[in-house]
Amino acid sequence: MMWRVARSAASSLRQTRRMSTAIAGPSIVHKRGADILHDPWFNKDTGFPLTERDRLGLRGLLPPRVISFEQQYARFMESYSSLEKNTQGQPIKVVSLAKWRILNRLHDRNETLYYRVLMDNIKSFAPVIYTPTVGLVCQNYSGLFRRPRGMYFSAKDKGEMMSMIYNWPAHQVDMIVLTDGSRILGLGDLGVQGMGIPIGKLDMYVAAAGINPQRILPVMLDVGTNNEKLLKDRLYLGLRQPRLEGEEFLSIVDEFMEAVHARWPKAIVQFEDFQMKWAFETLERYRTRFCMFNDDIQGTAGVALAGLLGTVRSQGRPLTDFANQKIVVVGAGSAGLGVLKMALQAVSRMSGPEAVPHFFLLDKDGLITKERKCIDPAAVPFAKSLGEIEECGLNEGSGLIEVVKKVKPHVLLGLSGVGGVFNEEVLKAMRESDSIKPAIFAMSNPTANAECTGIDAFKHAGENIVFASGSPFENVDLGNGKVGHVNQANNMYLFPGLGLGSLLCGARIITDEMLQAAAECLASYMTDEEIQRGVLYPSIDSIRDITAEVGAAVMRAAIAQEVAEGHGDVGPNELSHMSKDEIIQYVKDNMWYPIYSPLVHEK
Ligand SMILES: NC(=O)C1=CN([C@@H]2O[C@H](COP(=O)(O)OP(=O)(O)OC[C@H]3O[C@@H](n4cnc5c(N)ncnc54)[C@H](O)[C@@H]3O)[C@@H](O)[C@H]2O)C=CC1
Ligand SMILES: CC(=O)C(=O)O
Ligand SMILES: [Mg+2]
Repeated sequence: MMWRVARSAASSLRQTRRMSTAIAGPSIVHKRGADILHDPWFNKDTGFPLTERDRLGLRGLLPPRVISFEQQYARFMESYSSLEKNTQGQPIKVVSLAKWRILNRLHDRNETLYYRVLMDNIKSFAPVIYTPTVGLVCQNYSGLFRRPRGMYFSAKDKGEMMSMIYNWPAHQVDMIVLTDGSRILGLGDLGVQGMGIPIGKLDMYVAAAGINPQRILPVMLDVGTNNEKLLKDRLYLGLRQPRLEGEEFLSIVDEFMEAVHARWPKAIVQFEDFQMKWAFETLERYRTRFCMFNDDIQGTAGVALAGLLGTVRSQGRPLTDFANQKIVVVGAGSAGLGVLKMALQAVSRMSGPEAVPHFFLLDKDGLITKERKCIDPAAVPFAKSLGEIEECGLNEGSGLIEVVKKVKPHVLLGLSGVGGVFNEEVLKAMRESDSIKPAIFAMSNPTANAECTGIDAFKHAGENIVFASGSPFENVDLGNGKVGHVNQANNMYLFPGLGLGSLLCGARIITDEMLQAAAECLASYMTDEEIQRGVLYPSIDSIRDITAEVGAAVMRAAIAQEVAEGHGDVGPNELSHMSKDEIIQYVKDNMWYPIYSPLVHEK
């Protein structure tokens, strides 16, 4: 079959991944000498074999002994362990930033080694390069800035973006993560400093989805900031002006999207951490024209839906019971509304369009009802009528504790960005839940913004709960040898597969069905035995495996909907003839893996 040929071509490309900048002749890399050592993509540090040192002008630029990749790896891990030991007892922020720095330095120097240690130790390193530490990095980004990574497009670049996009040195870009820094995790508007987020998300793409790091592009769209503290900070690296609004803002995003599409028509753009109004508006504006998605709305929705379906199974109920679950969502922003929209679609699919879901939505002003003045259009489908709330003994604007006490929900899900909002009283009220296994999802990031901690959830709501948080917490020792399992409900289980699947089938657009397939795949990944133990999501150690499955599910949905236009030598026809197993294999074969490849041809 044709695709098999393409697959082996892809494998050999992977083996000699550095060939993308090849020139004819004896060496694969066009650079020489110190330029190679200063290029993290080609650099092997002390690992350059003697033949490469000879032929690439490296002789004398390195100490004489050649160190193997394995030795370099062990040496880095030893340094990391020493750092952990030496910083014991120091404030958590100091330790976290020290860990980030040592990893970042390796990233800047030697990408192959960096991505290998990241992949192999993802459980230890994800909290450093992703949430929670990435939040701290963003808060301190201007001070921490040493070397540029990715691209910055600012309001001052209007009219220039089409030429600027060609300043990016790589010929091909597959995956772009774009932010305007306006809602970074639960930390608010961090302006240009939000750049840490696209960088961290794309590191997860490489580690989890095997996207080739030479083909990723983190992007900051700096349209100003409304953060007064940053505007006054003399070190602040972004534009010192209030955020652009309305058409001025949209024209900047439009210009960027056109420029990207002109240079890399098949690149996928992930919108990340845009404030709610622009998150929804840009999604609607671009989703039928470009291959793009909004991770906070859609990725979060997919991961939350998988967890919600898991909670139904944990109660020993069939999935069709989902429509009967009482779900209280705290936070009516891009993430909370995305989750409810997808949950509503699931109810309608499983129980028919007539089914009435039991969703309750709260924001900072309490329960959202139809009587509310200035209700956001996206929240309207979830606003309760007065009749409905009176039936539950509630009033317009009832607060969280009142809602939990009266509704006795099966699930309490937080996407408010407010740390500790699930306080002792709220958690204790969950003991009266109508579920035999009440579920508490404290999904806000970073750690200090989580609605509650794992320890507090098990302590106050009881041992029989299932618990998930957006940032990692340790499992909870319940005494008597029992452990309260802490899940990580984070869109990292979904966006890498959504991007990878879309890329490998050459999706024209990303549809709701592709997202739904991703969520269902994630939900069905867990066994009944795991679910019974309160394990709703896989361990992060298996994130590559789950991402391959999610990617394949996304591809199948794209093929079924005829939005898959093919990738490389694999055309839509070949894609449509692949079996389920062949698609999974195709995905796995196309995942990049960090190894040192020869930089010169053998003579
Ligand atoms: N675990 C995950 O995968 C993800 C987590 N998140 C987290 O979700 C949080 C919210 O993100 P967005 O929805 O994009 O933010 P947003 O700013 O669009 O929405 C926040 C919402 O929370 C509400 N809120 C604020 N204070 C509240 C309170 N005391 N009680 C109830 N509601 C309150 C606001 O009124 C607003 O509706 C952030 O912390 C973010 O890190 C977002 C995406 C993915
Ligand atoms: C995880 C994520 O996307 C967020 O907290 O915004
Ligand atoms: Mg986000």
